Amino acid sequence: MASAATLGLSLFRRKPVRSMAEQAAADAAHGSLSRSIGLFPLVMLGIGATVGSGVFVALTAAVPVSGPAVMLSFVIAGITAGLTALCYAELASTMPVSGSAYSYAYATLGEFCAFVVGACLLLEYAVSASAIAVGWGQYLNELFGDVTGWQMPEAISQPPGEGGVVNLPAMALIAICAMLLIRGAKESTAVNAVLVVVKLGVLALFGIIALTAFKSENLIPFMPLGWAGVGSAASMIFFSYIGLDTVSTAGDEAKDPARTLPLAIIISLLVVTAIYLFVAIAAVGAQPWTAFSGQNAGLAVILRNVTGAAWPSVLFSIGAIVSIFSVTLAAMYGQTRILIAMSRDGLLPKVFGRLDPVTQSPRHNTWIVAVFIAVLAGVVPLNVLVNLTSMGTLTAFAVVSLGVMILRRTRPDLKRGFKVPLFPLVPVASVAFCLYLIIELPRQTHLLFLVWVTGALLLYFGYSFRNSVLARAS
Ligand SMILES: NC(=[NH2+])NCCC[C@H](N)C(=O)O
Repeated sequence: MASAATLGLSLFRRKPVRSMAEQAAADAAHGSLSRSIGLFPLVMLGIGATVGSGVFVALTAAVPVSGPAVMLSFVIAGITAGLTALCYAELASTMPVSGSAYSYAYATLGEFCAFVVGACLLLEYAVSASAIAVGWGQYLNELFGDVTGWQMPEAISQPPGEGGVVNLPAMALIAICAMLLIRGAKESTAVNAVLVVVKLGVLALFGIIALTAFKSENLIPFMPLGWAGVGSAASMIFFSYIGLDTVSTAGDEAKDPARTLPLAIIISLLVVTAIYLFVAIAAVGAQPWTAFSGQNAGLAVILRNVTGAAWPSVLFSIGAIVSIFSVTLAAMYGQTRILIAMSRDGLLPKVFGRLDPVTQSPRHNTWIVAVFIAVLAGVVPLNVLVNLTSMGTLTAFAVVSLGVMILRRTRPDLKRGFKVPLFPLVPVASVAFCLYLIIELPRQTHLLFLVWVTGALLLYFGYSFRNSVLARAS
């Protein structure tokens, strides 16, 4: 029987940073990856991973809470995303391994925290994939309605509690993505660039058309529910900024990473914030803030109301459907890779790490993930999914920011391709902004998160603690 003291020590067992690099090298199998990705594709990667259904659905959900001051909420959420992404970049440039925040936590805070972070990443990737799919379904339904005049019945397009039984379009999208992933589909840089142009194009189109109906009266009162409203709206909008950290996952393939990584993160953040603010200003100027509540596929509805014609909304919905698709795919892909990393460390059953001998894709893992995501997308309301995603992501990001500070103290000797500027101000501010948005999330989200983490702890003590590769090695 392990005594309390040894149990305590084992919880904090850390994976040595050097062995991480070694494992990454072994994983890469072809020696080190070539440093070939330049600034422009990195920026495209950041924008492509970040602009998903968030802005298409979160804006209309946030305005009833904040009023026209939703613009300030966008700025707060954007600053949070930017600070955390910089912290991510430092750890990624120090530990070029797969597994993201989970692996960083394993090296800095120990196994127990790493496992909890892994549970948070399941919210950031798997649950976000469900959320994106639900948002995608709304625009698909809107498009159907505009083109055929026939709206899918709520019973099969809405979850229970929102007038439906199951959300089939969202589940269908997930099934398609799972099949593509199992066949080993990976988005190319060229396809991504095209999708980014489509996304930014339709959002700009929205802004320009909505601006023609701009009435300054609609901006008054600017902050009907005060700063409290602005804060909670920021926590709802944060979802639409998740994904900037994806840039740092290309850390070991970037040309001159010390310069290009931070630049790519900052440029993607500025582009994304600019387009979101443009959309937000145009939307709140086009109709009174009280008109936003309960609008599904809100931006398409605004376009239809503003122009009185169907074609702008049709064009917009097509653009959204085509371009959001890939964000679901990318989130599912990320999820399977994190589970592989956890399974290789012995913290999850081996089935997650098993690769198909022919395609080299993690077939079982992908199906398990897909079923989980599809069930959530089918029966859980969108706002619950969005808020849970943000809760998990903000927690993981806060840990990453702490990790930056810890690793600077414990391993000052490590070579860092990129260091956050103004240390320790940036990581401290990053933690503070994350905590602020976490507090602003609804009570229900906090409770669900607690349930989730409790489940993770049961799994950890029931299985992972004993099966950990590190534990068995010692
Ligand atoms: N890595 C991820 N979890 N990506 C999900 C990104 C969600 C994206 N920001 C959106 O607006 O839909």
